[in-house]
Amino acid sequence: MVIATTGYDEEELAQVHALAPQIPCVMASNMSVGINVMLQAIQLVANVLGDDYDVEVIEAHHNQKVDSPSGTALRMAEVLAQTLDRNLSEVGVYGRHGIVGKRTKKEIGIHAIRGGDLAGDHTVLFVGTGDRLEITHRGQNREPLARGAIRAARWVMGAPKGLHDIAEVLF
Ligand SMILES: NC(=O)C1=CN([C@@H]2O[C@H](COP(=O)(O)OP(=O)(O)OC[C@H]3O[C@@H](n4cnc5c(N)ncnc54)[C@H](OP(=O)(O)O)[C@@H]3O)[C@@H](O)[C@H]2O)C=CC1
Ligand SMILES: O=C(O)C1=N[C@H](C(=O)O)C[C@H](O)C1
Repeated sequence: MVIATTGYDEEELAQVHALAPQIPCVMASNMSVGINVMLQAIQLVANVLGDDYDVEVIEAHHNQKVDSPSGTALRMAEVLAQTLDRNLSEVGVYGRHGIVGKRTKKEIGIHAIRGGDLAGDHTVLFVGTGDRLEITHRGQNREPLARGAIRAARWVMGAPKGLHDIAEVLF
């Protein structure tokens, strides 16, 4: 089975994890090679910069998307939190509105933009004092996502039972 859908709640994810050991299964919020390379890149950068830089994730998608933030942005935030030894459920800040107070050192901001036919852009900002590093992936269309999903479907037919990461398929 290949699961590419995003927006699952905790209970639905728990069901996937409970059932996955019975069959070969690949699950990923983003099937493209580009995004999965970016996931590795942000891990590397976060490891080097550590707590010295503020980390924010920004995603932009088409106006038909129903879940927010994107599964990919959430995955990026999870990877960043894990790398920086933080708990996303404690440090994740989903948009800001009103007198929210100064930014805390460890929070990870996650922001969603919606409009037109955007195929999907993701940026991670590492903002320091005096400089910033921005890593961006821009989807021009959905082909890379579809290609990754087809590779996953072919790969999963010969895979052992259990839940596999898309990195096992692509790299
Ligand atoms: N992992 C990845 O690489 C990618 C993931 N996605 C994710 O895939 C999902 C779908 O996105 P997208 O294709 O744009 O959405 P669409 O709205 O275009 O398509 C959703 C489809 O799912 C069907 N559907 C909705 N609810 C159910 C249900 N309960 N049971 C069965 N079918 C259902 C809809 O049927 P109907 O029209 O009849 O309502 C529709 O055909 C999103 O979660 C998105 O984030 C998207 C692209 C890449
Ligand atoms: O809904 C979409 O279009 C996409 N959804 C996935 C997500 O939520 O991350 C993957 C990709 O960004 C396109």
